[in-house]
Amino acid sequence: MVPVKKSGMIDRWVKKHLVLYTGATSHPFILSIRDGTIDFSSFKRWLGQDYIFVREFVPFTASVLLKASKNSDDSSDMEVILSGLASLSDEISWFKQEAAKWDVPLSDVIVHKSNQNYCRFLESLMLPELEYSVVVTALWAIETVYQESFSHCLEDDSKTPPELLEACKRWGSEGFGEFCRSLQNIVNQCLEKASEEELIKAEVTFLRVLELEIEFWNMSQEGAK
Ligand SMILES: Cc1ncc(CO)c(N)n1
Repeated sequence: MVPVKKSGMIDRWVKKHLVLYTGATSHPFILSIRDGTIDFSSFKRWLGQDYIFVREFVPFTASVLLKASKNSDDSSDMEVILSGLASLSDEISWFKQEAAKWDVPLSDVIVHKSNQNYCRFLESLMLPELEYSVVVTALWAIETVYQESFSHCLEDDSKTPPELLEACKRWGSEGFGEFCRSLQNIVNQCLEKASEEELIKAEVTFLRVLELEIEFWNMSQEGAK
């Protein structure tokens, strides 16, 4: 039997699932920001829902950090994930400020179905029995979808409305890109050592993140479902 080469697994998965990946990273909602045609009511809906999501994302990231500290031989893993966790504090403050600017009341946001599904998925990944390789793959995928998406809104020929530039820079900028690449290296190293069963679980998790991200953009663009 020819041994399966596992290095650079992420690149291979992205190529293999390019249609779904592109669906998540070049969604019509993002393209409407990029071409300046976005309806601000959609942006406001996204803002309120994403605030809820990010609050759930904090304990999820903390659970990945905990697994990194127990399972990884490389102490730099822990430092990368810790920096991601630390930046969520500033992110929550940013959401509050931005919501005040757009008159989005955060205290009584009704959590939409797609967001509920996504938050429930995050909760399921926090279970202690879920392997580090699987959950760090999810963390990478979640962050990378936002990085790739919002970076399109900063491209030279984009017509992103100036009011939305700050949001786009938060995830689309080079600094966040660097963080995502560090995560990608961690994931690739982890997957090199993973069992066949873990690899399958990680790939399924990656695909589930892409689907949930697409549903999240759909919800933002189309309203409550
Ligand atoms: C739905 C969603 N996916 C990813 C991110 C990136 O942190 C976010 N803030 N929200």
